[in-house]
Amino acid sequence: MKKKKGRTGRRRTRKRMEVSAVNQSCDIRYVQLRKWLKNRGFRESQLRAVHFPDTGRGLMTTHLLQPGDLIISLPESCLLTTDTVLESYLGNYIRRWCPPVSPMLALCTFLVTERYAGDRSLWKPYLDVLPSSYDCPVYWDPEIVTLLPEPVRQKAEQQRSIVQEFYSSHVLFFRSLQSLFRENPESILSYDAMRWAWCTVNTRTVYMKHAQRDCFSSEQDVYALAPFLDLLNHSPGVQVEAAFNDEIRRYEIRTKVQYRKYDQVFICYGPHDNHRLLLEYGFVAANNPHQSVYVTTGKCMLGLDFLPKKKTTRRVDLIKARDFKILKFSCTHFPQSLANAVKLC
Ligand SMILES: C[S@@+](CC[C@H](N)C(=O)[O-])C[C@H]1O[C@@H](n2cnc3c(N)ncnc32)[C@H](O)[C@@H]1O
Repeated sequence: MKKKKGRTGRRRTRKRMEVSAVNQSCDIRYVQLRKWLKNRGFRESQLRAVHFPDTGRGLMTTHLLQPGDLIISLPESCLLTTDTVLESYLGNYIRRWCPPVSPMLALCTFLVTERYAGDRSLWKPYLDVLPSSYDCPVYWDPEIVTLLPEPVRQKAEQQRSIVQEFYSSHVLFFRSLQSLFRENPESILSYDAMRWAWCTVNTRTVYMKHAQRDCFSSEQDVYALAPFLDLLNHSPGVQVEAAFNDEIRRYEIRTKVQYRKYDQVFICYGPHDNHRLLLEYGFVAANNPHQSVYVTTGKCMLGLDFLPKKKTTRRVDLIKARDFKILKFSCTHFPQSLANAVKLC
């Protein structure tokens, strides 16, 4: 039997983890980012960008944080939203375009054109620390996607089609931006560039609801890119309070759990199972309490055949009535009798 570690053992392990985490805050890109944030009203924070061995880049606290403490407070001027896009050189193009573009398209187009602007971009310090590619299935080789188990494979393929369609259905809008560039706009707003922007918005935005505007389609406008704050990684076990504070016009996050000095600080992206985390964010979480089991209806029906009829008739009727193709069970509530029966099928 594996021997349990004592307090000293645990402390040594923690020390080893700390040693292998690499502080990146002296890297010129983070120095520039902090300077840029400060110029936009962000006050010095106790968070530092660090590369952690288990989660990759994240934020570490240099102070003890108690439940209720503010983790970060980012002024509105640091947030990149559709307001930013409408106030930019893209604003008039968007207002004139018919049918109206979606908030997602506006943000993605802005990200790509700003990245193309390089040193001329007001958002350069932020763009410089964004990942150059992502681990979501839309970046994977199609052969790798085919290796995924059934329900998640279908969703991964759906994601690839969504991004493909997102790009190809807006080529005319990209062409309408010709007067902004010397080159052909399609070479700048290419499929690869839009895929990068789509993943940037999908994996990094915080929820911030904006009023519906006539220049945008009816899709909800709920995105805000939040520089530096978006370096916070996900842990399914933590709780935070996160929202845009309308009174002081800042996006604030408070922790509901304690962090010791030099701990990595986490937020929770939502009660997502590992399928969803893989599809939407390109990673899976260890010890995820929201983990689920997916069973095709056919297999589940076969499994139910092994169980006493009295117990299962209502469930079978429900499955048939709703025409479910795949059933999702939370791991903690997956009935053991059904698990055994499905194993037999
Ligand atoms: C909002 S960003 C967080 C910062 C990100 N790690 C970075 O370097 O920019 C979300 C992305 O971080 C990564 N991530 C977040 N939580 C993670 C975790 N617990 N383990 C591994 N990767 C994680 C995933 O790639 C995810 O798409």
